[in-house]
Amino acid sequence: MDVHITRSTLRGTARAPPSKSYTHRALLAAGYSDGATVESPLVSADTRATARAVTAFGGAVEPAGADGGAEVEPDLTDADALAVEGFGGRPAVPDDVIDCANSGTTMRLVTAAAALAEGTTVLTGDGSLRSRPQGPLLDALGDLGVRAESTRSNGQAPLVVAGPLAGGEVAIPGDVSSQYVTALLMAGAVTDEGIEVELTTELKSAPYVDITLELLGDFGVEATPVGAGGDPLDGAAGAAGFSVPGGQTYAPSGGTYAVPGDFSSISYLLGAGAVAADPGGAVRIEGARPSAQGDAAIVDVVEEMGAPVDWDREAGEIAVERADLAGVAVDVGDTPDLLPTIAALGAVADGDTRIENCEHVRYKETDRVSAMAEELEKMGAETTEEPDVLTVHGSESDLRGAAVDGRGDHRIVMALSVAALAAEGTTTVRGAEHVDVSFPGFFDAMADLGTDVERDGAVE
Ligand SMILES: O=C(O)C1=C[C@@H](OP(=O)(O)O)[C@@H](O)[C@H](O)C1
Ligand SMILES: C=C(OP(=O)(O)O)C(=O)O
Repeated sequence: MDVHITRSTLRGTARAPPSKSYTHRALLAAGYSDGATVESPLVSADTRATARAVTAFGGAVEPAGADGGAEVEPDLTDADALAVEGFGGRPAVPDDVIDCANSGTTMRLVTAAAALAEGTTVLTGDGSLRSRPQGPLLDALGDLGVRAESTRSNGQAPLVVAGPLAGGEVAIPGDVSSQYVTALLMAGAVTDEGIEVELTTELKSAPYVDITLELLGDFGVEATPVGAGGDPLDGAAGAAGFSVPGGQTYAPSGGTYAVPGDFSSISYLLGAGAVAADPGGAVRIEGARPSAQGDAAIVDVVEEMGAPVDWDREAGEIAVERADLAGVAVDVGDTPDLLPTIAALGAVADGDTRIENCEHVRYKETDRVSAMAEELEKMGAETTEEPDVLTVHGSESDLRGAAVDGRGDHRIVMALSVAALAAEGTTTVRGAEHVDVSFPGFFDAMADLGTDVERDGAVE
């Protein structure tokens, strides 16, 4: 699908969708349990992939209050809550290949879950996912005595995993994906021996492991970050490793778990307000309660660029006003998913925006560093790309509408749509249907705020 966005003035209120990261973990944690209800879940292409995996392991996921009929894949669309029948920490050997579609989180978390099964699981995904790195997780599981292989012997899916996993000590790099650590901690809790993870490099994307630790705590599961001397730490930042005792049981208090709003998704709404809010008003975003999400840092970034932002944390509401933005330097080591948004804002801002520590952002649905540099250049922006720094030269940029490619990547589509709000004329964003991965209602929310957006019906 193509969307055509013309420079617009926005006002009104948008609601943040529920968090993708928390929903994946909650569905799988509920799968590891004897059953739980996940309230206000994100139902999107990626979280459906995790729901399918829970089902493949012998659990079931359906809208809460449904009759528990025999549908193989119940329609979860618009469900306010999902009832998950768990597999009690003992995944069955799936009847078929698990299709993780476009979702890295699903593939990593489900690979470690598959290692618990007494038999063989095969995992695959779309072309993008089959090009992303899985090698460090496969090696770690191999070191723990599990058969974990890439069918092409290149560290990429399709993957073959044959358990069972008993636990033990393992070393893994932390600079490719934090999802490997999350995967080992979630599965480690139900092994016999538990797992001690030693990091062989600094941990990137550390707040995502904090999300995992927070959610595990809410499901009654203990896991601890440890410092270089083996001392327990409060959070994942600066950890030398992690420890999760085995033999634990997943069970959320009261049998339910509620998913908070998604700050990566909020970044586009906040960015849209900062570049296009009506000068006499503001754009308001609901569903923005604080949680462990590192991507809440977007509030500070937008403020530092000069847009007035008022975040009422208790009400979970953010108001943002338009301003003439100025370039900033931002380290995205902890917040890789903010790179596309910050690059788009940098193209609108005056001066240079330097996005540092971004090499791991190249291992996502696409190489987002190159993708943003190249697509923003089509709109007239000047950029400089280094291996781990992207600089957007705002003052040299004269943003104008152009035909740009979303690269089959939801975040590239949404970030380019934000830049389009401030570009002269009309911008066509190709492959816009990919927003379904994390923010299915994105273009409805943008239209409700006053964006001049036309959608072509055809799906590419
Ligand atoms: O665990 C998670 O929910 C995620 C972790 C991050 O990936 P990496 O740890 O691979 O950087 C992030 O980019 C991704 O969108 C979601
Ligand atoms: C990288 C992302 O997700 P995943 O790793 O789950 O594909 C993302 O949502 O930006």
